[in-house]
Amino acid sequence: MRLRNKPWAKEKIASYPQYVAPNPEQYKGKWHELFGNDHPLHIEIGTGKGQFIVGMAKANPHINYIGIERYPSVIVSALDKLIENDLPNLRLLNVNAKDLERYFAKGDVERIYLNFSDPWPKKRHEKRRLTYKSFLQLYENILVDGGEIHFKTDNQGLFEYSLVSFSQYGLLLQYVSLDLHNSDFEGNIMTEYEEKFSAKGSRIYRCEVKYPNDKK
Ligand SMILES: C[S@@+](CC[C@H](N)C(=O)[O-])C[C@H]1O[C@@H](n2cnc3c(N)ncnc32)[C@H](O)[C@@H]1O
Repeated sequence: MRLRNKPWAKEKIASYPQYVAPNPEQYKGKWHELFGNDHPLHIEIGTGKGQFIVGMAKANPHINYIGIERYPSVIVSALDKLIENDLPNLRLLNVNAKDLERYFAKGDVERIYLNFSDPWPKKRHEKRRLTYKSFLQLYENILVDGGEIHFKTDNQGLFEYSLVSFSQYGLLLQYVSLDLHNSDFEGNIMTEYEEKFSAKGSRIYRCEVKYPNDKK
């Protein structure tokens, strides 16, 4: 893949261990030790170049954030933003979301953000969608009881698929917008993709779902 194995990006990430945790396994079950407080932890999966998570961390200093992105050549842009802003409540992880349970214990995370996740439109790639049932199980294994997923996308097919997937898994729909930028939702922080697609006139879909407290 074009984005993989960029030595310059890996070197830059390695030179900022205070921002991109080099051995995140050590914080499993005790992320509060890294942040030095007991504030709630929200994570974004597929953080890309980091505009959303940096904006959220600036706007909400009493919430801890972790941006997760698998490609070094992409996460370095998020790292640049974090270096510039030096936010004590934001850290980055250069890992693949399929390995989340290596880094987070049940109850570590209160909320997961999925923004403009890759749609993988072919049916044979369904399992790669970050809202596929096996990912919903993975998220359940790291979230608090009653934890939330907040999801935004420009892709109508992925949005409809995800609503069905959430519902079939037993998640509770708390909020839905079929046109976020023309809705009454306040405090939206745009991602890079959101800016790009909305500038082209695309409609943005958004929902919030919650795991029931008494599931299982
Ligand atoms: C379409 S981009 C959207 C980026 C950003 N969220 C935005 O809205 O601007 C999706 C990002 O998710 C990342 N990604 C996809 N699958 C991932 C996974 N399993 N683990 C970590 N990152 C992933 C991709 O590398 C890519 O940077």
